[in-house]
Amino acid sequence: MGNGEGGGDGIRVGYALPLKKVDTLITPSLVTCAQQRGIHLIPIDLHKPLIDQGPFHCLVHKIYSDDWNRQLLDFKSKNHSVLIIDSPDAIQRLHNRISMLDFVNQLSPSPFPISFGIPRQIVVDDSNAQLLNDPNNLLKFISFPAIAKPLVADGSAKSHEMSLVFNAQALIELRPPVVLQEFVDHGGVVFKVYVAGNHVKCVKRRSLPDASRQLQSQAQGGILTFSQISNLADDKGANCLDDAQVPPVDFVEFMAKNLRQALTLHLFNFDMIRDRRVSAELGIRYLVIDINYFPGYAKIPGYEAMLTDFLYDVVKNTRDNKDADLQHERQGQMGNAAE
Ligand SMILES: O=P(O)(O)O[C@@H]1[C@@H](OP(=O)(O)O)[C@H](OP(=O)(O)O)[C@H](O)[C@H](OP(=O)(O)O)[C@H]1OP(=O)(O)O
Ligand SMILES: Nc1ncnc2c1ncn2[C@@H]1O[C@H](COP(=O)(O)OP(=O)(O)O)[C@@H](O)[C@H]1O
Ligand SMILES: [Mg+2]
Ligand SMILES: [Mg+2]
Repeated sequence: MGNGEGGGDGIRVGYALPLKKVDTLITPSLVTCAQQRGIHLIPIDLHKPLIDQGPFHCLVHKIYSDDWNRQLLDFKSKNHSVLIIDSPDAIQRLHNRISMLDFVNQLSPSPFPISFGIPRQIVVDDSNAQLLNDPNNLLKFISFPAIAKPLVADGSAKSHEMSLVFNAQALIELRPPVVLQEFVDHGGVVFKVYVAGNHVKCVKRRSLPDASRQLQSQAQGGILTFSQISNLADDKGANCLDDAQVPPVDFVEFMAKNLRQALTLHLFNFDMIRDRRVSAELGIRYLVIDINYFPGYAKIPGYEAMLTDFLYDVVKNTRDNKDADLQHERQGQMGNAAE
């Protein structure tokens, strides 16, 4: 056993998180809830080498740096049995708004009378920046209004700065690399689905209103910038929120599992909107518009139990699998000895 591998009583979970996230997530209520299931949440000191810390059964993290990724690799190579949630390579896919969503159209189709997909989108970077001056060509890919999103989604304030673009003239305001995504009318509500392994919760949040004339009139020069609209606390749009029906639980759970398996991630949330353009014959359709690694779980009611159950299950399942492997191995040895 490496020094970092957990032994002894209880389940030891190390967490490596930015201070802001520690403050919001590692609350006394979470610590108590975890302790009641024998889980100890242990802060990892980011000023000291990871390799000198532990022991842990499991390690969760949201630190984005090459140095941290190297430390994780080194730690894992010396502590094989420590579960690292999640792998930096799998997380990396969510740092680019194209790789974050492009696989969604290839997922297993929905077995429910509800379909899913993503909005039409195109990346504009150095290789095709001339598209911004060539709206006729651009219109082959997307239509207006469109949302321009920074290509990189690395958690920085900049990566959340969006613009609603109403016409081709406004395109010159954009700074590539950006993703231009069709704006889809969706009734002003976004559904946020929080996933922690096979534990799933869906909540409603306010979103941009349907691309009305009123919005367009506010857009000077055909462009309107905004940031983290779903976290804004004012109560405009509260009516749409109250009236909106959350998608059926079965469908939400199906989507969560589908995404979890494709991404090979345990801790994430995804934003879904209901496509209001879809006609009655075509039925109900949801579009995935954003996927975030290790989001703000503390905003959902009952998050303490959700995260505790997840950590318990993930460590216990790994232990059970190891015990089964060991038993299998022993039976094999006994079989050999008997021959
Ligand atoms: O801080 P919070 O609670 O607003 O959580 C943010 C998330 O909000 P949500 O839980 O989806 O409402 C937020 O989700 P959105 O991008 O707003 O959909 C991000 O996950 C954000 O992380 P990052 O800055 O993109 O790395 C999350 O920020 P960090 O907590 O990771 O800093
Ligand atoms: N294609 C779209 N059509 C309509 N509204 C959208 C679309 N994409 C994003 N939005 C709105 O913009 C918000 C921010 O976009 P999102 O991709 O979730 O970025 P962030 O990573 O900053 O949360 C969403 O929560 C939703 O309200
Ligand atoms: Mg979002
Ligand atoms: Mg996001």
